[in-house]
Amino acid sequence: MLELTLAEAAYEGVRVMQPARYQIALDRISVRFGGVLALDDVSLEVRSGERIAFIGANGSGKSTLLRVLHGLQPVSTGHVERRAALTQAMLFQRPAMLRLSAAANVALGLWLAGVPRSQRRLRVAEALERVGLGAEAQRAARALSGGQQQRLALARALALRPEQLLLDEPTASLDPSAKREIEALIAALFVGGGPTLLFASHNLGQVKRLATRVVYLEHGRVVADLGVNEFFAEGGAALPPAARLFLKGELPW
Ligand SMILES: Nc1ncnc2c1ncn2[C@@H]1O[C@H](COP(=O)(O)OP(=O)(O)OP(=O)(O)O)[C@@H](O)[C@H]1O
Repeated sequence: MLELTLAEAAYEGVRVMQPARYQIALDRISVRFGGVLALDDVSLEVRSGERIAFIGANGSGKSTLLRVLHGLQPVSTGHVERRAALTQAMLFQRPAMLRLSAAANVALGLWLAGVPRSQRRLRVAEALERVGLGAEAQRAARALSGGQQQRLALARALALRPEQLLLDEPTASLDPSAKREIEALIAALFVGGGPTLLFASHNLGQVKRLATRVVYLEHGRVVADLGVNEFFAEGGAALPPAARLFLKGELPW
């Protein structure tokens, strides 16, 4: 095969494809709902393998930002660039299950994603096993407990084998033991690799345990975007004053 250095290729007039540096890049985006500016001039790059926590007070724009990143929410201004064929799956605070068995709910997600029938059964079984619901496959999804339904939602997401997993406060509505179960399942995804993770959370312990990078939002603006250790170092000494107060619990969540 003919190999050229970049300089040689440029000289020869050959277009050289560079590997994508990011999965998604937001360039100065804003989202407006009527009179509310939910996101205000946000620029952000999501790179492969990162685990980014979005934190901030209620209404600061975390869910809206996740929805923009997932492509569910159009932007009012600015530009969104997305790597071609990026596979994403999103989990919400309260999972929506259809009136079908647990297995059928997972299978439906695969069908919608265009996964061939021949692969669906195995993928469903694998995903349910992974979240500890193998024995519940034929039970009605809506009859499962809140924690089990959230595990089922995680199975539905994982069955898609996403490169990027988005979680919008996935443990917020669960009791403490179900919270721990879900978090442990999520943490287990990253042993030896795992998808890129983008998650909104009000639980700072969870953020420290799961994230590699933390983005702090205030009134729809990104006011801090740091590696997790730097973010929490010395009580948030590197942060703007409001973010420091937030860490101390002195701002409303
Ligand atoms: N569909 C919508 N229509 C109108 N306003 C909206 C809509 N979605 C969000 N907003 C508003 O946009 C702002 C940001 O909301 P968003 O849900 O993104 O914040 P959040 O940080 O996720 O909040 P929380 O922590 O309470 O989940 C809020 O003022 C909210 O009321």
